[in-house]
Amino acid sequence: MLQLNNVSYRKSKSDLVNSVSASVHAGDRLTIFGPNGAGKSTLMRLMAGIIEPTGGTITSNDLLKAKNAIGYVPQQLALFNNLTVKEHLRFYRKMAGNNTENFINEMIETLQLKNFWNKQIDELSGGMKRKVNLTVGMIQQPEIVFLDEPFVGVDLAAKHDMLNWLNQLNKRGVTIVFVTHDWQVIHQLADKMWLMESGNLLQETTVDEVVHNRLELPNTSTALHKMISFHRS
Ligand SMILES: Nc1ncnc2c1ncn2[C@@H]1O[C@H](COP(=O)(O)OP(=O)(O)OP(=O)(O)O)[C@@H](O)[C@H]1O
Repeated sequence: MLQLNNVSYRKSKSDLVNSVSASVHAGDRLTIFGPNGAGKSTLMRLMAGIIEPTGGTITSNDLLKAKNAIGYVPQQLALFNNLTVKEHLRFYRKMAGNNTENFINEMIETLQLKNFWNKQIDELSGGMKRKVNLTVGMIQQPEIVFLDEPFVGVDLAAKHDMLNWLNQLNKRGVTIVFVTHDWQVIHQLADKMWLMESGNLLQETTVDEVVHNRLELPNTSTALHKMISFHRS
Protein backbone atom coordinates (compact mmCIF):
# COMPACT_ATOMS: atom_id res chain seq x y z
CA MET A 1 0.00 0.00 0.00
CA LEU A 2 2.78 2.37 1.00
CA GLN A 3 6.38 1.50 0.25
CA LEU A 4 9.30 3.42 1.76
CA ASN A 5 12.63 2.97 0.00
CA ASN A 6 15.65 4.43 1.80
CA VAL A 7 13.61 7.42 2.89
CA SER A 8 15.63 10.22 4.47
CA TYR A 9 14.81 13.70 5.65
CA ARG A 10 17.65 16.10 6.27
CA LYS A 11 17.16 19.55 7.71
CA SER A 12 19.56 22.09 9.24
CA LYS A 13 22.45 19.70 8.53
CA SER A 14 21.01 16.84 10.58
CA ASP A 15 19.26 13.64 9.55
CA LEU A 16 15.83 13.69 11.16
CA VAL A 17 14.98 10.46 9.32
CA ASN A 18 17.77 8.24 8.09
CA SER A 19 17.33 5.82 5.19
CA VAL A 20 14.14 4.09 6.29
CA SER A 21 12.88 1.17 4.20
CA ALA A 22 9.58 -0.45 5.18
CA SER A 23 6.02 -1.05 4.02
CA VAL A 24 2.59 -0.24 5.35
CA HIS A 25 -0.08 -2.72 4.25
CA ALA A 26 -3.80 -2.16 3.83
CA GLY A 27 -5.61 -2.74 7.10
CA ASP A 28 -2.49 -2.43 9.27
CA ARG A 29 -2.69 -1.12 12.81
CA LEU A 30 0.81 0.25 13.18
CA THR A 31 2.45 2.33 15.89
CA ILE A 32 5.77 4.12 15.52
CA PHE A 33 7.45 3.96 18.91
CA GLY A 34 10.57 5.57 20.30
CA PRO A 35 11.99 8.27 22.55
CA ASN A 36 11.42 12.00 22.18
CA GLY A 37 13.17 13.34 19.13
CA ALA A 38 13.49 9.91 17.48
CA GLY A 39 11.92 11.21 14.26
CA LYS A 40 8.49 9.58 14.61
CA SER A 41 6.43 12.66 13.75
CA THR A 42 8.74 13.52 10.89
CA LEU A 43 8.39 10.02 9.45
CA MET A 44 4.60 10.23 9.70
CA ARG A 45 4.58 13.62 7.97
CA LEU A 46 6.68 12.09 5.19
CA MET A 47 4.28 9.16 4.77
CA ALA A 48 1.28 11.48 4.83
CA GLY A 49 2.88 13.50 2.02
CA ILE A 50 3.01 16.71 4.05
CA ILE A 51 6.76 16.97 3.59
CA GLU A 52 8.92 15.51 0.81
CA PRO A 53 11.84 13.17 1.48
CA THR A 54 15.26 14.68 0.80
CA GLY A 55 16.42 11.16 -0.12
CA GLY A 56 14.75 7.92 -1.19
CA THR A 57 11.18 7.42 -2.38
CA ILE A 58 7.72 6.71 -1.05
CA THR A 59 5.42 4.93 -3.46
CA SER A 60 1.76 4.14 -2.98
CA ASN A 61 -0.86 2.12 -4.74
CA ASP A 62 -3.67 3.61 -6.81
CA LEU A 63 -6.07 3.65 -3.90
CA LEU A 64 -3.92 6.15 -2.02
CA LYS A 65 -3.47 8.35 -5.07
CA ALA A 66 -7.18 9.14 -4.94
CA LYS A 67 -8.07 12.56 -3.61
CA ASN A 68 -8.71 12.60 0.14
CA ALA A 69 -7.47 9.07 0.72
CA ILE A 70 -5.05 10.18 3.42
CA GLY A 71 -6.08 11.59 6.79
CA TYR A 72 -3.69 13.32 9.15
CA VAL A 73 -4.32 14.26 12.77
CA PRO A 74 -1.44 16.45 13.96
CA GLN A 75 -0.01 16.56 17.46
CA GLN A 76 -0.54 20.30 17.57
CA LEU A 77 -4.20 21.25 17.40
CA ALA A 78 -5.19 22.54 13.96
CA LEU A 79 -8.22 24.48 15.18
CA PHE A 80 -9.50 28.05 15.15
CA ASN A 81 -10.12 29.39 18.66
CA ASN A 82 -13.00 31.64 17.67
CA LEU A 83 -14.99 29.09 15.64
CA THR A 84 -17.51 26.70 17.16
CA VAL A 85 -17.38 22.93 16.77
CA LYS A 86 -20.25 23.08 14.31
CA GLU A 87 -18.49 25.77 12.26
CA HIS A 88 -15.31 23.67 12.16
CA LEU A 89 -17.09 20.67 10.77
CA ARG A 90 -18.95 22.74 8.22
CA PHE A 91 -15.75 24.49 7.09
CA TYR A 92 -13.59 21.37 6.83
CA ARG A 93 -16.35 19.40 5.14
CA LYS A 94 -16.48 22.04 2.42
CA MET A 95 -12.69 21.93 2.07
CA ALA A 96 -12.73 18.13 1.73
CA GLY A 97 -15.38 18.54 -0.94
CA ASN A 98 -16.62 14.96 -1.01
CA ASN A 99 -19.88 13.58 0.21
CA THR A 100 -19.18 11.82 3.47
CA GLU A 101 -22.31 12.88 5.33
CA ASN A 102 -22.95 9.48 6.94
CA PHE A 103 -19.37 9.17 8.09
CA ILE A 104 -19.40 12.67 9.60
CA ASN A 105 -22.65 11.94 11.43
CA GLU A 106 -21.12 8.76 12.77
CA MET A 107 -18.12 10.73 14.10
CA ILE A 108 -20.42 13.30 15.72
CA GLU A 109 -22.40 10.53 17.37
CA THR A 110 -19.48 8.36 18.49
CA LEU A 111 -17.40 11.21 19.86
CA GLN A 112 -20.48 12.90 21.35
CA LEU A 113 -19.66 16.20 19.72
CA LYS A 114 -23.27 17.37 19.94
CA ASN A 115 -22.69 17.94 23.67
CA PHE A 116 -20.55 20.97 22.86
CA TRP A 117 -21.74 21.68 19.34
CA ASN A 118 -22.13 25.45 19.67
CA LYS A 119 -19.10 26.09 21.84
CA GLN A 120 -16.07 27.95 20.53
CA ILE A 121 -12.78 26.07 20.63
CA ASP A 122 -11.35 28.42 23.27
CA GLU A 123 -14.24 27.41 25.56
CA LEU A 124 -13.44 23.68 25.37
CA SER A 125 -11.31 21.47 27.62
CA GLY A 126 -8.09 19.95 26.28
CA GLY A 127 -9.71 16.54 25.79
CA MET A 128 -12.69 17.99 23.92
CA LYS A 129 -10.32 19.88 21.63
CA ARG A 130 -8.55 16.58 20.86
CA LYS A 131 -11.87 15.06 19.78
CA VAL A 132 -12.53 17.95 17.41
CA ASN A 133 -8.97 17.72 16.12
CA LEU A 134 -9.50 14.01 15.40
CA THR A 135 -12.75 14.71 13.58
CA VAL A 136 -11.25 17.43 11.44
CA GLY A 137 -8.25 15.26 10.46
CA MET A 138 -10.56 12.48 9.33
CA ILE A 139 -13.43 14.45 7.87
CA GLN A 140 -12.83 13.17 4.33
CA GLN A 141 -13.26 9.50 5.37
CA PRO A 142 -9.70 8.46 4.61
CA GLU A 143 -8.39 5.03 3.57
CA ILE A 144 -5.35 5.54 5.78
CA VAL A 145 -4.99 7.85 8.73
CA PHE A 146 -1.86 9.12 10.48
CA LEU A 147 -2.48 10.10 14.08
CA ASP A 148 0.18 11.96 16.07
CA GLU A 149 -0.43 11.68 19.83
CA PRO A 150 -4.22 11.86 19.36
CA PHE A 151 -5.16 11.09 22.97
CA VAL A 152 -3.09 13.56 25.00
CA GLY A 153 -5.26 14.93 27.80
CA VAL A 154 -8.27 12.84 26.81
CA ASP A 155 -10.10 11.24 29.75
CA LEU A 156 -10.46 7.48 29.93
CA ALA A 157 -14.11 7.40 28.88
CA ALA A 158 -13.48 9.56 25.82
CA LYS A 159 -10.31 7.62 25.02
CA HIS A 160 -12.34 4.43 25.13
CA ASP A 161 -14.91 5.87 22.68
CA MET A 162 -12.21 7.11 20.31
CA LEU A 163 -10.29 3.82 20.39
CA ASN A 164 -13.44 1.79 19.79
CA TRP A 165 -14.36 3.90 16.84
CA LEU A 166 -10.88 3.72 15.28
CA ASN A 167 -10.93 -0.05 15.69
CA GLN A 168 -14.35 -0.23 14.05
CA LEU A 169 -12.98 1.75 11.11
CA ASN A 170 -10.00 -0.58 10.91
CA LYS A 171 -12.34 -3.57 10.72
CA ARG A 172 -13.93 -1.86 7.72
CA GLY A 173 -10.48 -1.69 6.08
CA VAL A 174 -9.07 1.66 7.21
CA THR A 175 -5.32 1.57 7.83
CA ILE A 176 -4.21 3.17 11.09
CA VAL A 177 -0.72 4.53 11.74
CA PHE A 178 -0.08 6.40 14.96
CA VAL A 179 2.45 7.74 17.42
CA THR A 180 1.92 7.65 21.16
CA HIS A 181 3.82 7.21 24.41
CA ASP A 182 0.73 5.62 25.98
CA TRP A 183 1.03 1.84 26.35
CA GLN A 184 -2.69 1.46 26.98
CA VAL A 185 -3.34 2.91 23.53
CA ILE A 186 -0.65 0.72 21.97
CA HIS A 187 -2.25 -2.40 23.41
CA GLN A 188 -5.68 -1.47 22.16
CA LEU A 189 -4.88 0.02 18.77
CA ALA A 190 -1.72 -1.60 17.40
CA ASP A 191 -0.54 -4.97 16.14
CA LYS A 192 2.64 -3.86 14.42
CA MET A 193 5.39 -1.66 15.86
CA TRP A 194 8.21 0.24 14.24
CA LEU A 195 10.91 0.99 16.81
CA MET A 196 12.73 4.24 16.08
CA GLU A 197 15.70 5.99 17.58
CA SER A 198 17.88 8.85 16.33
CA GLY A 199 16.13 8.95 12.96
CA ASN A 200 16.66 5.23 12.34
CA LEU A 201 14.04 2.52 12.07
CA LEU A 202 15.78 -0.04 14.28
CA GLN A 203 13.28 -2.82 14.06
CA GLU A 204 9.90 -3.74 12.67
CA THR A 205 8.14 -5.95 15.19
CA THR A 206 4.80 -6.63 16.87
CA VAL A 207 3.30 -5.45 20.16
CA ASP A 208 3.09 -9.09 21.17
CA GLU A 209 6.81 -9.65 20.66
CA VAL A 210 7.76 -6.50 22.53
CA VAL A 211 5.50 -7.15 25.49
CA HIS A 212 6.29 -10.82 25.85
CA ASN A 213 10.01 -10.35 26.02
CA ARG A 214 10.74 -12.00 22.71
CA LEU A 215 12.55 -9.01 21.29
CA GLU A 216 16.27 -8.37 21.36
CA LEU A 217 17.17 -4.75 20.86
CA PRO A 218 20.61 -3.59 19.74
CA ASN A 219 22.76 -2.60 22.75
CA THR A 220 23.06 0.92 21.42
CA SER A 221 19.38 1.72 21.90
CA THR A 222 19.46 2.70 25.57
CA ALA A 223 16.36 4.88 25.55
CA LEU A 224 14.26 2.27 23.79
CA HIS A 225 15.52 -0.40 26.19
CA LYS A 226 14.35 1.74 29.11
CA MET A 227 10.96 2.49 27.52
CA ILE A 228 10.28 -1.18 26.87
CA SER A 229 11.68 -2.68 30.07
CA PHE A 230 9.78 -0.11 32.13
CA HIS A 231 6.58 -1.36 30.56
CA ARG A 232 7.45 -5.04 30.98
CA SER A 233 8.28 -4.69 34.70
N1 LIG B 1 11.43 21.77 11.34
C1 LIG B 1 12.48 21.23 11.95
N2 LIG B 1 13.73 21.75 11.74
C2 LIG B 1 14.81 21.21 12.32
N3 LIG B 1 14.76 20.18 13.19
C3 LIG B 1 13.56 19.66 13.46
C4 LIG B 1 12.35 20.14 12.85
N4 LIG B 1 11.31 19.42 13.31
C5 LIG B 1 11.84 18.51 14.16
N5 LIG B 1 13.17 18.67 14.25
C6 LIG B 1 14.09 17.83 15.03
O1 LIG B 1 14.02 16.54 14.46
C7 LIG B 1 14.12 15.54 15.46
C8 LIG B 1 12.93 14.60 15.31
O2 LIG B 1 11.73 15.31 15.65
P1 LIG B 1 10.31 14.58 15.66
O3 LIG B 1 9.30 15.58 16.10
O4 LIG B 1 10.10 13.89 14.37
O5 LIG B 1 10.55 13.49 16.81
P2 LIG B 1 9.50 12.61 17.60
O6 LIG B 1 10.09 11.25 17.66
O7 LIG B 1 8.15 12.73 17.01
O8 LIG B 1 9.55 13.26 19.06
P3 LIG B 1 8.42 13.42 20.22
O9 LIG B 1 8.20 12.06 20.81
O10 LIG B 1 9.11 14.33 21.20
O11 LIG B 1 7.20 14.04 19.61
C9 LIG B 1 14.19 16.28 16.78
O12 LIG B 1 15.54 16.32 17.18
C10 LIG B 1 13.69 17.65 16.48
O13 LIG B 1 14.28 18.60 17.31
